[in-house]
Amino acid sequence: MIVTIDGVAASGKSSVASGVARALHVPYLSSGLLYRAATWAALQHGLPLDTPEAEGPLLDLLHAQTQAGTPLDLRPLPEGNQVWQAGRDISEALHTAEVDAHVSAAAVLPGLREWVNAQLRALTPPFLAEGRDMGSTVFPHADHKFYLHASARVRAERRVKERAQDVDSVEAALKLRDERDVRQSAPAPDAIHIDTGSGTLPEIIAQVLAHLPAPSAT
Ligand SMILES: Nc1ncnc2c1ncn2[C@@H]1O[C@H](COP(=O)(O)OP(=O)(O)OP(=O)(O)O)[C@@H](O)[C@H]1O
Ligand SMILES: Nc1ccn([C@@H]2O[C@H](COP(=O)(O)O)[C@@H](O)[C@H]2O)c(=O)n1
Repeated sequence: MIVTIDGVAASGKSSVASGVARALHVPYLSSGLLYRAATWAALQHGLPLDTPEAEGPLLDLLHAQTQAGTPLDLRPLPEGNQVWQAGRDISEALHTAEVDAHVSAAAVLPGLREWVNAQLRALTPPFLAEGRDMGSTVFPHADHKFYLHASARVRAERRVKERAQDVDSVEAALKLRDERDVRQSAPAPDAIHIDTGSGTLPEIIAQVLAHLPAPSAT
């Protein structure tokens, strides 16, 4: 079984995916973390990301890291996805305002989208996949699809509890990221839409689970 959970930035995708995945006893995959990891790697190496010409050097870097035996390695652990590189957990460095500000530019590069999608499609179901285009593009034949949304204000108020930033600037940054991501963020036509602003996290997880087959006893 494949379940996709897409939605706008900070709509609760990874929190909901994590809760649902635990209840179903299956892993969940954060596609956004792979886009973030590639962006982080580019920033580390001083590669520009804001032009179509950025694609070649970025793909070369990712390829070189793989060849050197130090690829960006997504680990879909039940307690949360991590990315490791060269024996180091780099996950914390991926959720910064700097990566947030550049990731949308990287994510429009077609070669990077192929790099991410190939890694996800190589995995064997059952799993949940969360991101923007999991249900529309990457796994169009998924068994169940969800699309999460909430007002920018609600999302910003939640995010400031995780980061030392003011709510107005977080809201502005979220709106900007939504605009930049709009191309790959169209919901799959068969996705069930859920407003995560309308309930607590356990309530939203229960709402998703209500649409899914009961978890196996194991
Ligand atoms: N229904 C909810 N009620 C209250 N808080 C929530 C709810 N859903 C998510 N949150 C909180 O909102 C914040 C953002 O959630 P999360 O990181 O899961 O979103 P995301 O869509 O994966 O974000 P991003 O797009 O930036 O990766 C977290 O602090 C999470 O605990
Ligand atoms: N399927 C996806 C997932 C993510 N992106 C891009 O990555 C950014 C970070 O994703 P989060 O889920 O952590 O918010 C996001 O802003 C997109 O630019 C994507 O394009 N497709």
